[in-house]
Amino acid sequence: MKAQLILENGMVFEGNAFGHIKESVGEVVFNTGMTGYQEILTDPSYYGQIVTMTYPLIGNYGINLDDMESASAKVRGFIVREKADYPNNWRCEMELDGYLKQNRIIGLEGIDTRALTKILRNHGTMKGIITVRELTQSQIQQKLKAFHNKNAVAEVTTKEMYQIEGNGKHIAVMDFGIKENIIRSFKKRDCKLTVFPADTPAEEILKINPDGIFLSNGPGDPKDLPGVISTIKTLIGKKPIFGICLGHQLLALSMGGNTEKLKFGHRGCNHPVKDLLERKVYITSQNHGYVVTDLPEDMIKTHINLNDGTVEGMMHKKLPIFSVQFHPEACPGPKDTAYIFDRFMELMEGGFACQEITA
Ligand SMILES: NC(=O)CC[C@H](N)C(=O)O
Repeated sequence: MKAQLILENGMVFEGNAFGHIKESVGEVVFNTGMTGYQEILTDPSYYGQIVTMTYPLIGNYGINLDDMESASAKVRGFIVREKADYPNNWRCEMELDGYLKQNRIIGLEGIDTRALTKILRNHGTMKGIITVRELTQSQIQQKLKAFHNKNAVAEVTTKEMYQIEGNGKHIAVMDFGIKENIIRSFKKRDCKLTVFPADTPAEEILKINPDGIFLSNGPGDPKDLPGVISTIKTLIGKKPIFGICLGHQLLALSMGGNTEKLKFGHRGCNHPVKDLLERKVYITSQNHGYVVTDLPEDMIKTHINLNDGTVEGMMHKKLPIFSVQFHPEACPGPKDTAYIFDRFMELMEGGFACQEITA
């Protein structure tokens, strides 16, 4: 079935619909990963976004049920140059088309994704509509205007608090749309986790007397979460804190720093990041549209992005608090950045952070 992508700037791309056929409005972003489409589809940080893949052939190793980042697909729509119809891999359990159908997500294939990506790079991220109908200009304008993503975290956070058993450190997790691989990374280190909904007050989190607090990744603009920002403010100084991506941005805002929207974001699995403490460069996975622009006064920069020099990590000068913008739980091939989780383990023991700063 023929379908169109209509961009906010008036440009139209024509291709074919696949997956679940329905109209969808979202923020159109691109991801440069050659693989990892299953993780992208299920990463809750993409909630409200239509993702286009720059790699031309997507779906060739199918979908397996072990590598999900959450229980369902979270993207608003998925755009590919060419979808593989005959996936072949020993772990393949489903094909992309069937998975999108099951998750009621529309796919669009057969458009020039390179041209689309260039437009997004030059113009910046834009809203868009995938539709199989002919829409009038006023319908298009009205649909684009009505779309926003301000309640994204409320949509993807856990509805109820839950626990995961472990014999090691007890971590209170503030869930803003946590990726399963972060939970797996903590489990691997034998941590006990208590996972809280995003709007849990600070007192309730402190009541369990955790060894540390983790601020998760999640969708949307961190500035849309003033309640969470004030909760984090209350938590500062009481326990060791570690944040990833949205958690990092919220931490910066709660300590007096600032965030801004990037023109077209960082989404892919080969973003070079320099750890300024270790003086090493890592290849990292990333998925973010916002970035910390002003560091809080008490924080130092620990990581920078070597493509554009933006902040990729920060650490408190005295307190056991640190965060990263990239995704240390992801393994786009190498697992090199898993050391960030070990850093949090050391920090909860009163190690790493403070020593390093005073040295
Ligand atoms: N992966 C994330 O946590 C993304 C954080 C935030 N929603 C952003 O786009 O910048």
